[in-house]
Amino acid sequence: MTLEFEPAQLRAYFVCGTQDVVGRDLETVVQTALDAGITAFQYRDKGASQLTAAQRLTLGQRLRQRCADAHVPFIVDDDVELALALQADGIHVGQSDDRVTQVIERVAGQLFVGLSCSTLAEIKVANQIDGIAYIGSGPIFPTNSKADADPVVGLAGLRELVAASQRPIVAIGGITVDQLPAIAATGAAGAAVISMLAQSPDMAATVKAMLTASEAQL
Ligand SMILES: Cc1ncc(COP(=O)(O)OP(=O)(O)O)c(N)n1
Ligand SMILES: Cc1ncsc1CCOP(=O)(O)O
Ligand SMILES: [Mg+2]
Repeated sequence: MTLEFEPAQLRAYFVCGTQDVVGRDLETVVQTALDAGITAFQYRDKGASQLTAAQRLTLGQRLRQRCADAHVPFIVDDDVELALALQADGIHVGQSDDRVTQVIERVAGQLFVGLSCSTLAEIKVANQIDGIAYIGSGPIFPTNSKADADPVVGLAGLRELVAASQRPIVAIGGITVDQLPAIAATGAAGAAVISMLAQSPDMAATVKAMLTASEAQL
């Protein structure tokens, strides 16, 4: 049984893959984040990841189970067939991945769909597409975690995207704890982060800061 999408799931959204925690055990990192209270986890294993497809599936099965046990949505990045094989709760695709209308049709009734939008034009197109649960907008700030990131949109750009979007927006890209209140003030439903949590010395405190900042959005 998969979880239905709810905007509150966007409040403390952890995105991670083995490439983001080199020399560490991703399963342990994710469990620590779940124990700290993250509201969503996205399995984004790509780029410098050294996993074979079989290893990515096996690890995904273990991460999926940990998220299910914590009643936290398990979202897969990019790979629709992996998401279906893992019985994920959601799939996240970008503008250069499989066409979102085809993804929505492929996963209909099984997974919710998130889409990356970093311009008003992309938001306006997304507003016309039924079946998109949320928008990931970014990068808000410069990021070291995505080599092919779009140009930075900044807080003013985020505010414009939120005002134009008919779906809840989660901010992503170069986010640090000190910027969480300003991100919430734009009307974004929450923050999606890699480094801020993967490299946090105190995940419980970092997740608490994410939840506190996004409280006003409830
Ligand atoms: C929550 C969230 N927002 C944006 C992205 C970026 O997706 P995409 O543009 O497809 O880039 P990759 O992550 O695939 O490199 C995301 N993954 N999650
Ligand atoms: C996946 C993604 N999409 C836009 S920026 C980004 C990377 C976010 O990583 P970090 O939080 O470490 O900047
Ligand atoms: Mg993608």
